[in-house]
Amino acid sequence: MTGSVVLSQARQAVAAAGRVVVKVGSSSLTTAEGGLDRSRLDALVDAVAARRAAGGQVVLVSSGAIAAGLAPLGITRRPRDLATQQAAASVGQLALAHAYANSFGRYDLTVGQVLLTAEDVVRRAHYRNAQRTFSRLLALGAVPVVNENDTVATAEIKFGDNDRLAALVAHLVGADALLLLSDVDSLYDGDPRLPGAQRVPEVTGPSDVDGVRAGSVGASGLGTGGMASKLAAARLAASAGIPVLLAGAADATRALSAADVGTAFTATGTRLSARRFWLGHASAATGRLFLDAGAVAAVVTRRRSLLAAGVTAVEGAFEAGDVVELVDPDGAVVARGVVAFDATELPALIGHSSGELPPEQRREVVHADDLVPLTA
Ligand SMILES: Nc1ncnc2c1ncn2[C@@H]1O[C@H](COP(=O)(O)OP(=O)(O)O)[C@@H](O)[C@H]1O
Ligand SMILES: N[C@@H](CCC(=O)OP(=O)(O)O)C(=O)O
Repeated sequence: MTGSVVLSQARQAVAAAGRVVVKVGSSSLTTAEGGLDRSRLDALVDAVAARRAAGGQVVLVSSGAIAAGLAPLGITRRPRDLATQQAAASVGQLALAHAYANSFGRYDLTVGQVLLTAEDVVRRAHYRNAQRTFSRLLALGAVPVVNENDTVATAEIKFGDNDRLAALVAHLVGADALLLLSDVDSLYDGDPRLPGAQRVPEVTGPSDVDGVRAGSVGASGLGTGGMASKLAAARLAASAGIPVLLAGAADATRALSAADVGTAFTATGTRLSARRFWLGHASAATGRLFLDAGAVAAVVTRRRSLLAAGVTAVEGAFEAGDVVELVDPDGAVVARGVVAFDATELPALIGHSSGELPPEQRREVVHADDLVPLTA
């Protein structure tokens, strides 16, 4: 269970982080009437600038483009169709970038806008390119302000929500911590709009959120994914070795100073190499391999390669070198890896031990070096 030593470690990691990713949601930047709330944006920038003045590096992942574009276009409610959302984002992103440039300008800080689509992290070459851009922006002293490139992202290539984007960016830039800021001051064990919900101050492992009900629709109607997407993103980052603090945007300064605000997620996993993180969490899988119980134990617990003998079925139209999901007998995805055979070749091999296979096919189906168990 939660101990005070663990509590201080997770919060202090955020406070002491040399490089921190700060994500802020739409509901924390916009007014009820629509349009940007300059005073709340300035307050956030004050907190980030203070961290910069103390020698820290900050990458800001900011939502709000769609919300900020509604009022200028005379739209009164968040649109449901992609085309109108993209039109709103096109107008709103410009306003957002302008507002950040002005606000950081009060501190003589320069901002660099980085708009990403899922393609930019799914394709390995793009991932490395994005890494280089962030690294150079930070080295030059700029504050990268990141959002999804909503105007060109189609339904198929959308991250879906900026919480997940922030977790991916945190790993991509090698951040020491991730701060997720929202209109709610912490994670609660149930929807805080309902009576009796209790704050969850610490999450040290998956069992701490067993009973938590995190809704997928926020109170403001402006954001995407609600608390459910924040929880998933926090667990994703924590499982990849990055401590996370989820807090209210109004508490940004205190959240960056180890105060007892929000919900702190202890890093549960070891930090993966960029390649293994990409493989486990950012790549697009093109097929699925179904494993028997023995193969699951070998791959997940003993970290061995996957052999044809432990595969019971194959799904998808993949080629050797593609990323596939490995599925246990209960249907849960337990790992991802780079498959060494085409989908057309595998059905004849599965269930057979290596000795039964022709020499040219006696190789691992997924090599241990190309395989990432998903344990979070
Ligand atoms: N278990 C929970 N704990 C905290 N907030 C929750 C929970 N379940 C649902 N919510 C709602 O999630 C909202 C935050 O999600 P959202 O509006 O998408 O935020 P953002 O715009 O900051 O990304 C909160 O306002 C809260 O009403
Ligand atoms: N890219 C979108 C934000 C999507 C999103 O996840 O929003 P939020 O839940 O407010 O973080 C925008 O800028 O409007």
